[in-house]
Amino acid sequence: MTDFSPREIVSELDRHIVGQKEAKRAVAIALRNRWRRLQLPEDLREEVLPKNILMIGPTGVGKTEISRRLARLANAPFLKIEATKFTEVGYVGRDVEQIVRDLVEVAIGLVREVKRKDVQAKAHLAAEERVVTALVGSTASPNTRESFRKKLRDGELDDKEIEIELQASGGNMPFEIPGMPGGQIGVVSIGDMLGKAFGGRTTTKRTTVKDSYPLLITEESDKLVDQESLVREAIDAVENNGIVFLDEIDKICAREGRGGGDVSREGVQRDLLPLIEGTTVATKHGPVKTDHILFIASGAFHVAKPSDLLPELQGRLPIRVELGALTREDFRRILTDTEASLIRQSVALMGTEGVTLIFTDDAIDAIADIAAEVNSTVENIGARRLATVLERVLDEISFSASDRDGETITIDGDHVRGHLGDLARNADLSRFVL
Ligand SMILES: Nc1ncnc2c1ncn2[C@@H]1O[C@H](COP(=O)(O)OP(=O)(O)OP(=O)(O)O)[C@@H](O)[C@H]1O
Repeated sequence: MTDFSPREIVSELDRHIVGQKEAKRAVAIALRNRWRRLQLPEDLREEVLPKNILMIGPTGVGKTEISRRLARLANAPFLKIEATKFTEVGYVGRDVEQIVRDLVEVAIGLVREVKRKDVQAKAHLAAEERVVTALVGSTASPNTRESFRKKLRDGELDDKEIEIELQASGGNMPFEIPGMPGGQIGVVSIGDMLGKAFGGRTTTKRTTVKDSYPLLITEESDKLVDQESLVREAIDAVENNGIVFLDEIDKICAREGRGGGDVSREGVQRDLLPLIEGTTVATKHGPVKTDHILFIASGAFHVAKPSDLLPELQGRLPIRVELGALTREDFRRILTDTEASLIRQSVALMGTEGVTLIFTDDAIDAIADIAAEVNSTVENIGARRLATVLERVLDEISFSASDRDGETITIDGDHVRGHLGDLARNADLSRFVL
């Protein structure tokens, strides 16, 4: 949970996302409201429900990106799911609850990362003990151990090969009981069962001292982390801080005068409703309340309108924001202004080969022009087009960079147009290539 003000949240988002002010504002307020809610006395806190958001806008304009960045900022468990997934053949009503179960798994991952860091120092020492044992055997005298430990700490043994015993992975693979779709309450982990009965399976791995550390530290920190409190914190994070991004919500609108498939679409809306209104979902880690999970629904709404959604669902998505299509100027800024822009990434990637890559302003203009042009002639896929265009521009350089250590390559407008101009003008061809 972050205590950033809405203004600070927006400026954090500005580092990665160009434009879309209204959407950034809305999510910033939603996030701040969660912080506000947690400051309240408990009885009132339970009453304050999240104001879920409906983002309306074409594909590739930043809807997911804004939500994902927001979640990262708040260290919130985040899950993106396509609403249409639930209209697929074989869909059985209760599957929507899987959203919450998956979110719990995401949260467990997040909390585990934090907890591992907390016990890092201790885990490192324990890992060192195991490496020393692997080097000198378990019967060596304390003096021998000590002298090896010293060498180890000085890095003298980094490349030495050792054999270490690790817990067998994959033991946690859950299987579901047939006839209980999605019912993870009935899920039993083979690993758990065997683990309890036989004290866990191990495998032997040959590796260098240096490479053994990350593996051993992970294992040792898991031993040090209290699993029960980990799960408790994860569920707490989901309940108070979780964010679910429901994409393609417009595709589950039922329109008048249609039958068949629409029935199932409306069914999905009905199934989703309790989740958004607040219910308790049973997971293998315990019950999870969904009342305070923030839902961000999103869709292009080219054909269906938000008013085609079930009235109850409309009521649960009270904040509406529209995201506009991106212009050529936006493309320019996405290429150059954002912190991890595609241009910066490419320059850095080529840097690893010893190649200095330079894009002139003119080149950036040309890439933005071509992306905008192809979007308008072929299909508007928003900022995603920049990735395909840039990939094409860099294709040759990417291939040969490993042999060009020490070179400086300047990409200018002519280079871009030379590589792409014809392609962009040929709509049929660009359909496949760009
Ligand atoms: N306004 C923007 N600023 C910076 N990057 C953007 C912007 N819009 C989109 N992008 C980039 O384009 C890609 C696709 O964007 P995103 O996933 O947010 O699309 P979307 O609007 O959620 O579309 P869809 O509904 O199809 O999922 C991402 O890699 C994202 O970084």
